[in-house]
Amino acid sequence: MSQTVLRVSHANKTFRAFERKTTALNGVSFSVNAGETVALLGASGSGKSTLIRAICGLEVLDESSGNIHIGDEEIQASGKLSPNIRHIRSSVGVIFQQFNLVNQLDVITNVLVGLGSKKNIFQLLSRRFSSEEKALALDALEKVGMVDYAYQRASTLSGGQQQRVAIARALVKGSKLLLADEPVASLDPESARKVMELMVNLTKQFGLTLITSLHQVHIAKKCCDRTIALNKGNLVYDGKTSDLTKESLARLYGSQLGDIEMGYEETPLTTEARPTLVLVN
Ligand SMILES: Nc1ncnc2c1ncn2[C@@H]1O[C@H](COP(=O)(O)OP(=O)(O)OP(=O)(O)O)[C@@H](O)[C@H]1O
Repeated sequence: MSQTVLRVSHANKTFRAFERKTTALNGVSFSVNAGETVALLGASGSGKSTLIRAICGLEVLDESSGNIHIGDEEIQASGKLSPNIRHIRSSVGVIFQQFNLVNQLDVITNVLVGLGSKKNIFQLLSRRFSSEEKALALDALEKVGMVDYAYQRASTLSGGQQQRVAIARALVKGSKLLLADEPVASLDPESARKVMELMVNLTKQFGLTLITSLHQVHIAKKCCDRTIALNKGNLVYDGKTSDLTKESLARLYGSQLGDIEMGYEETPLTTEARPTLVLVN
C-alpha cells in the first residue's frame, strides 16, 4: 500500500484587508502518496500559493479548518500551528520562484543553509560547517550539475542555475517532500523546461514527492503525473494531468483563458506578475 506523505483536510483561508474579504481556500481536501509528482494549476488568484504556504506552515488557516499532516506529523489544525512546526518544516524542501538564495554568499554556503535548522544563528553566520557537511553539499551540487560553481557568488548565476542550487539545498536537507511555488515562472521557456525536468528526474531518482504550482500547462503535462486544480479557492480537479482537456482548462482558467496561447510552445513567457500561459495539446 502506498504511503501517504501529505494530507490536507478541509483547508479554509479567508483574508481580510480593510473592508474586503477574500476566500483564498474553501474546504480544500486531498492527500498525496510517496513518489507522486503533482502539479497545482489554476488561474491567478485561485489560491495555489496560499495552499503551498499553508502546507509548510507559513500561512495559518482559518479556525474552521481541519488539519494538515506531513507524514504522521501535524503541521496545523483548526487554525493553530503545531508547536513543532520548525522541526517539521526542516524536513520539507521549499523552492520559491525567487530562489531564496543569499546573493552575497557563495553557492556552497547557500546549500549549507539547508542544514540551518540543525544550527544556531551564530554557526550559520560564521559559516561553521564541518568537512562532512561540506562534502554533503558538494555531493548535492554534483547531482544538480553545479559543483563547478561551488565557490562562486550566487548573484553571478543565471535563473536556471540558481534554481538548481535551490534544489541542491532541498536535497542536502534530506527532504522527502518538495514543495515548489512557481519554480520556473521567471525563466525563459528552454530553461524552464530543463529545470522542471531536472526537478522531476531528481524527485524520481531519490524517491521524493513533488508538489509544484505552475503557470505553464504544457510543462505540467510533460512533468507531472497528477494535477490538482483550484478555482477561486475551490478544488475543481484532481486527476491525471493527461486527462485534462481543453474544455476543462477553459473552465479552470475562465476569463484568463485568453492568456493561454494554443500550441505555441516556443512563445516566450513574460516575467510579469501574471505570466502568459502556454497550452500545448
Ligand atoms: N496576505 C494577503 N492578504 C490579502 N489577500 C491575500 C493575501 N494573500 C493572498 N491573498 C488573496 O488570496 C487569493 C489567493 O491568492 P494566492 O496568492 O494564493 O493565489 P495564486 O493562485 O497563487 O495566484 P498567482 O498564480 O497569481 O500567484 C487572491 O485573491 C489574493 O489576492
